[in-house]
Amino acid sequence: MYTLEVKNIEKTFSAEKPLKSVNLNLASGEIGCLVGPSGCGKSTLLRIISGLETAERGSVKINNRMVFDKNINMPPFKRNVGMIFQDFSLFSHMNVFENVAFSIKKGSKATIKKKVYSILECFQISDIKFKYPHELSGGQQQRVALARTFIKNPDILLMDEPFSNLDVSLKDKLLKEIKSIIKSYQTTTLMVTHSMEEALKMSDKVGILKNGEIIQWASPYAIYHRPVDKFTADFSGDTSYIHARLINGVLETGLGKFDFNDKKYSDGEYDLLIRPEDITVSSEGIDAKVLNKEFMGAYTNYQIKLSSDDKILIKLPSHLNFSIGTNINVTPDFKHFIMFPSEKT
Ligand SMILES: Nc1ncnc2c1ncn2[C@@H]1O[C@H](COP(=O)(O)OP(=O)(O)OP(=O)(O)O)[C@@H](O)[C@H]1O
Repeated sequence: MYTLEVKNIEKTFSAEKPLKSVNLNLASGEIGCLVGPSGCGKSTLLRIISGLETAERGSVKINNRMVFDKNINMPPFKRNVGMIFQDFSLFSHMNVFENVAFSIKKGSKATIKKKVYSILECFQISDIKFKYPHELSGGQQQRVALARTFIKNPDILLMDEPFSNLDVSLKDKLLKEIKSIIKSYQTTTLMVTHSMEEALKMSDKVGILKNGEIIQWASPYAIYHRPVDKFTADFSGDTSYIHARLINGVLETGLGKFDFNDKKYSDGEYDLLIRPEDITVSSEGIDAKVLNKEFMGAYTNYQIKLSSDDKILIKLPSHLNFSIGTNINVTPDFKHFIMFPSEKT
């Protein structure tokens, strides 16, 4: 059983149709991330799930309760959805305690105080309870926004780019903290982000939204290692493609010939996906020349050229310090082959 079920959602604005047929599911306690190019409809989908926007077609079920279909359009406040926006939307005239307490409509003053104090403790913001939003850092504001949402015990949590206004060093720390809080509450969460890195770190499921549909909805591992197309492969990390020809169970490439018996692929021309970490340097390997390099600290990005003229981006530990123009030998270390029909044929 799923806590969030989105089926065939369709949405048109006057000039365009960002969502054509969107489907996704999240099981209880799962975190899902939606990624895709700017303007592809990620925020619109979150707004449709929360009830702030209405779709033309499709259905949304939350906690096994239909909140939207052709017969029903439950208002946002009845859906029991927590929503966190990029700007956190805290009330500027209320302090932290009041912001968090605002969501509780029932109970005596003492009960409310106890509840709020307990959640402030959990989010490690007790010491700032009398501060106002303008006195808080981005990270503190985010924690307050989360505390305010979690205190309502929502069935699902929707977050629209919650980390995008935070500086890089804080972002990584907060991402880990927020993930652990969400997991400890077991709150089913759907998040929108521009950053694939955030999506891979944060989620159980990643959805790639393109041309109005989710073209792949899968674990971060599957998105990275088994992308359904080049768009997803490129979106989820660095890629290079080399030409490959499959003939009678043998794959011929600029990196060598390999036995290949995957019935999914018929004989023909392909573009073989190479991730930077698929290649290692070894004296026995294939000839290559360093075309370019970029020192990154722990590792160095090299652009190399094979004798087949294929160019590949590889990532090596930075103590392997090759100069531009050097000839090196490389060996592929494929865990599996991912190929797409060649765009040259
Ligand atoms: N209320 C609206 N009226 C008209 N068009 C809208 C409205 N809301 C969104 N759109 C359009 O729908 C498309 C999808 O917008 P949306 O904000 O959902 O995209 P997004 O993927 O979240 O973008 P970004 O990553 O840039 O935030 C955009 O082209 C946008 O201009």
